[in-house]
Amino acid sequence: MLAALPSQLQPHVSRPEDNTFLQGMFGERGLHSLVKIHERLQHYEESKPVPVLESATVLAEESLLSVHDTVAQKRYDPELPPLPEGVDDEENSVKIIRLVKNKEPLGATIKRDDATGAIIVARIMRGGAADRSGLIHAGDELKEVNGIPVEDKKPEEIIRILAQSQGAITFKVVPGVKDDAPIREPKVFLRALFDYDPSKDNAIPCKEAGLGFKKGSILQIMSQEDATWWQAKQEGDANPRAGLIPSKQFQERRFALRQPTAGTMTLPVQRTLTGFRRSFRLSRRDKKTNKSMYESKKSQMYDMADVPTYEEVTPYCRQSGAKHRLVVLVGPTGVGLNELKRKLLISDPQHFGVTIPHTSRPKRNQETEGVEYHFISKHLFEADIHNNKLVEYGEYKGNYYGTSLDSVRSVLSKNKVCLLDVQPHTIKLLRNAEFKPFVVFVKPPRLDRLRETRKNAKIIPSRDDKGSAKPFTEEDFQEMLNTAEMMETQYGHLFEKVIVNDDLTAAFSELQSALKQVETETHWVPVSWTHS
Ligand SMILES: Nc1ncnc2c1ncn2[C@@H]1O[C@H](COP(=O)(O)OP(=O)(O)OP(=O)(O)O)[C@@H](O)[C@H]1O
Repeated sequence: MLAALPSQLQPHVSRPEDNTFLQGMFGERGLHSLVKIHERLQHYEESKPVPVLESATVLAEESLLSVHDTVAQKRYDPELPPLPEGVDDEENSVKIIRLVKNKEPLGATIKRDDATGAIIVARIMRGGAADRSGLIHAGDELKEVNGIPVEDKKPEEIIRILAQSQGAITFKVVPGVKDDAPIREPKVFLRALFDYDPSKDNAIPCKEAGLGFKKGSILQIMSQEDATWWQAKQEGDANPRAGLIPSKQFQERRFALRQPTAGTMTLPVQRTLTGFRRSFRLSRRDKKTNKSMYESKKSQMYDMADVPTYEEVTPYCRQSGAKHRLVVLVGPTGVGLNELKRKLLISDPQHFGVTIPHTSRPKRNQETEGVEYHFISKHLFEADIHNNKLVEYGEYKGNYYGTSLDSVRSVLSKNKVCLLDVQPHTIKLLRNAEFKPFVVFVKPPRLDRLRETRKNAKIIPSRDDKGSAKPFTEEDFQEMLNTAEMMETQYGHLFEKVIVNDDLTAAFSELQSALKQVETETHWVPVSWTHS
């Protein structure tokens, strides 16, 4: 039919060239082959063939890939027209940049220069598409996007144009003044001490460019060039693009503005007795009678240094044979600190140890010096208080009781893990390179679970010298929950591990494995603890 077509068409063709063209086209072998393929394909479409070989799918994929490779190696770049003749020097400084945009944002922010009205690239997010291209820099003046002049446009309008663009975007920019050698900042890692959600932050220049994080997150700081907005990544995140986070100074400033009455919210400090055995931890509950004695001398108002923002951290792994980190347990009265401590001690008495407290009370007959207590005179005790030798101390019925720093050192120097339960305000005193405290907050479960789990549990109620244990009351539960909440609000940033003591066995094994990790694995500690 193809061979016959030219002669059939001849009566309709007037010019001889057209006739030659038609004959050439219909006689072309390639066309004949195509028609044959088409016929075969139609045949197969009707007969619905099944693959002959099992490997047919693989073969088809391989041949498609090889076709793709052949095609992809060819150059398809458009031939750019030559630069127009006679452009003046001004024009020469304009740069045309083409970036291909996929789903990820460009990673750049823009602003309007108040003085000149020009649209300027405000910052380039480290590791983002714009940064990786190496073509756009902070300070560049944006002239056009996809041929649309931006001079009379608001930044929001330009952002809209960019957001709607897909594929290649062409920018016309006037390069800004470059600082030549960019200084490579050292790797800085910070632990976030607060929760941050950029979508709720009205101060951030671009919410989409923000990096959200939770208290305790480790952030790698990519740039601190801007005093207000740093650029950071979540540590270990494979995505190279940095996000904006409030700088330390900025966060401190606005925290101070936001919390003019921070002091009124804080937990009352009781110089009560802690970390001791039950025999005299009794006095700890005796808040009413001893209230004035236990009052803190120190103001609990926030000073600037206390504002929880960020803390510089560094990876740390305890060398075998090196001293253990001090394990500090905190939690509201009755939550189960002693129960957990006791279980740890029983589980491995060679490995765990507790401090022996000091007292100025006279030794009783059945007691031995250095077993129940270190018995010292009132005078000596007062000298120790004066010389800041005590972690915590209190007075009960005219006698002092307390834990000395040396008693902690003594346990640690035996290469044991020292378990210490303290009031949360004491953590600050212990947070240093010597003790490297690992602070565990033990928290009560919900009220219904408290009632359920503590059905048969007993506490030693307040103002009960005999130490006779009584069941928990609703009031005890409520107080436990309230105190836990206040502790978390005020000191949460100091807790490295939070354990809910719901089911005791589960809480215990969670604590055990957390301690194991701290002993054997690399983790983050404040940089200041690793400086010798
Ligand atoms: N998860 C739990 N389930 C049931 N009972 C528990 C649980 N944890 C602790 N208990 C019980 O609660 C009581 C109080 O616990 P514990 O004495 O350890 O509290 P504490 O935090 O040390 O209190 P305090 O600080 O006042 O000494 C004990 O009878 C203990 O056995």
